[in-house]
Amino acid sequence: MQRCVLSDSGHPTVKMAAPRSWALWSFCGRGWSRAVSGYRVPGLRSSWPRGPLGARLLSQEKEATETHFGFETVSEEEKGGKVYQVFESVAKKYDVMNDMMSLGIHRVWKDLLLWKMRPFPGTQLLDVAGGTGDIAFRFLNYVQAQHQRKQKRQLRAQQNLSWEEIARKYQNEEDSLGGSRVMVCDINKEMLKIGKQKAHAQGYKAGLAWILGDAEELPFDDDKFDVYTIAFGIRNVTHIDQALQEAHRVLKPGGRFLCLEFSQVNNPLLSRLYDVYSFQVIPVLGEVIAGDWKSYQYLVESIRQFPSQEEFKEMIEDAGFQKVTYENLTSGIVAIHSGFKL
Ligand SMILES: COc1cc(O)cc(C/C=C(\C)CC/C=C(\C)CC/C=C(\C)CC/C=C(\C)CC/C=C(\C)CC/C=C(\C)CC/C=C(\C)CC/C=C(\C)CC/C=C(\C)CCC=C(C)C)c1O
Ligand SMILES: C[S@@+](CC[C@H](N)C(=O)[O-])C[C@H]1O[C@@H](n2cnc3c(N)ncnc32)[C@H](O)[C@@H]1O
Repeated sequence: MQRCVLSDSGHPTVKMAAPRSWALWSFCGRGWSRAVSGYRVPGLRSSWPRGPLGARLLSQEKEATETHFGFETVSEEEKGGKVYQVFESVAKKYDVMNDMMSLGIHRVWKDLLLWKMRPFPGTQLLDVAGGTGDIAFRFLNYVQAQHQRKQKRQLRAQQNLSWEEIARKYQNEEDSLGGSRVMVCDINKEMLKIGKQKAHAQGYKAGLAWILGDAEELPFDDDKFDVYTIAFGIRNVTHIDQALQEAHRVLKPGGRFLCLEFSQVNNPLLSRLYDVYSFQVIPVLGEVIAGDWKSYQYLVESIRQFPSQEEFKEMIEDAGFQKVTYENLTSGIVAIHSGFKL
């Protein structure tokens, strides 16, 4: 359990109950705040006395457990349920909405995530908050194409192979991935259901598993995966620091964390246009296409609540990852963060 409390300086911080360690970040009210630097957290007890008195009063009285859901302040207990309802409601229109909202650009971002990953034959991928399977399908396409290229090279190099031997090599579906596998883990049954239907319709079977699970408490052993991905998912998680620690736990030493998420736009003109587009157009599209204004209002608000590239990088480092870097895509509308468990 993560709690917002006031630090000695009178500013809110995050406390994790045992056995988890103290975390440096809070995600309370309508903004992020670094505990050690004592930033203001808008929306959190604005009338509370500041300074040491405020700190004492709050820690003595009780520990607040507020967080946000878009621009709304809610209790931590409420947030998970609200996020669940959003994705339950949008699941059937999720894919079409993404194409409409981004005019297909989300596909390029997801392709870039795969190119950055550069999986090798045998890569074991865990795609958390994997939803309808976009990352998993791209992964399977990538490793299959890579394996086929390798197989062709080998077959061309080998002399005197019979036609049966060649055909067998091509037809062995399990082997067509070179031992790579992907597990899609998501908390929402409806999103997974759509993903499974898509997999069936598009003929994906080998090397793919669907698991219902929470990013904050992954149902996997330690040191199990080569790569952990989370695309447009971490923004929705209540305790992001906990999800990052879980990512670290399930990765093998040497494993890689990759996160594709909305971030802060670094071009002022684009930022203005993007704001107008987000707040004036996206909820309208949500209403017209998915019959759901509120969920798309939540989407654009949650994007504004997510920490900047640099802030998120520090959170990933706090979870124990090394060599943490990020790359902005489309002027920072989204960013890919990468880190290693070393
Ligand atoms: C509930 O939670 C969720 C639900 C989901 O379905 C999905 C997610 C996760 C989300 C994704 C996987 C991707 C979702 C995509 C976005 C949120 C959009 C990202 C945005 C872009 C790639 C484009 C950025 C747009 C701009 C920089 C602004 C462009 C400005 C304008 C077009 C003018 C400003 C708008 C007006 C004056 C309003 C009047 C216009 C209209 C009524 C026409 C509507 C216009 C369009 C549909 C055109 C949109 C244009 C583009 C997309 C052009 C892109 C251009 C560039 C990138 C430079 C989830 O969590
Ligand atoms: C915007 S979708 C992203 C789906 C997919 N990764 C993609 O890129 O299209 C966000 C997903 O996060 C999932 N999610 C939200 N909170 C979660 C949690 N605590 N654990 C696992 N999945 C979660 C939602 O159910 C939803 O499927």
